[in-house]
Amino acid sequence: MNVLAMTNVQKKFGARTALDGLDLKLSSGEVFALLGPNGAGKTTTINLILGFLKADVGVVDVCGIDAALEPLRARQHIAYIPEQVALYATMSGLDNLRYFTTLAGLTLDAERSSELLTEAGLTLEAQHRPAQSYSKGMRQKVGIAIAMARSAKLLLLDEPTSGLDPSASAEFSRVVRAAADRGTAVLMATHDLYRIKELADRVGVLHRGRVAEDIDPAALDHVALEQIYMERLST
Ligand SMILES: Nc1ncnc2c1ncn2[C@@H]1O[C@H](COP(=O)(O)OP(=O)(O)OP(=O)(O)O)[C@@H](O)[C@H]1O
Repeated sequence: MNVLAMTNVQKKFGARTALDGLDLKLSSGEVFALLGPNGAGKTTTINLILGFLKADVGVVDVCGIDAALEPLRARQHIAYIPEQVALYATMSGLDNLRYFTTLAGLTLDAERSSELLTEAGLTLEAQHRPAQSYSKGMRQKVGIAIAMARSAKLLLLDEPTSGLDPSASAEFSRVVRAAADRGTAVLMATHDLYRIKELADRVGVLHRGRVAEDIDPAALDHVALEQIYMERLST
């Protein structure tokens, strides 16, 4: 079964058409990169999956649940990592993880919490520090640990590597790949062609409200990938 199935999705804002017949299917363990320039509809796509927006036409299905009709049930399967993961500033990473997982109805002991954060790449020292001292990459690690604790089937990432230095970005790729290897489906909205090449199993270029290309990045180098992207932008 598809973890995510978007079928003929149309979404307008007034006279502006953001999505125009978008089809997107994602299975367990797959990393899909959604590429598109500013205003292409990436955030709209994510908001539809989360059920924050409803499509004018078409269906958004998450693990067999209609995200527009049952957004709360659909969201139980989803972990969303926004560009800036919001954490309680004065609480440590460890306490943030335990707090957010408690909200999700889970009970994690200190040992398991620390293990999850370590798997997400946060050092033991950092786990005990207040989150206000964290970089963007460290916040994301806590977000990913929360997603793993909840056994989310679908991970949504919005511009995950923008503003990360190359080593944080590589570390992030490693953690996302590990999540995918455990069966999580990953949808990543991004401009980062370099990371895509390393991390994504499939790349879609969002153009005129649809996924215009579905590319296997392994078959292309960065230059060819960039070329396809630029060609799409100019048509
Ligand atoms: N709430 C809204 N009201 C009106 N127009 C909107 C709204 N949300 C999005 N749009 C329009 O829909 C289109 C798609 O926007 P969206 O934010 O999904 O693009 P994006 O690919 O995420 O862009 P960016 O890379 O800048 O974040 C744009 O033309 C945008 O102006």
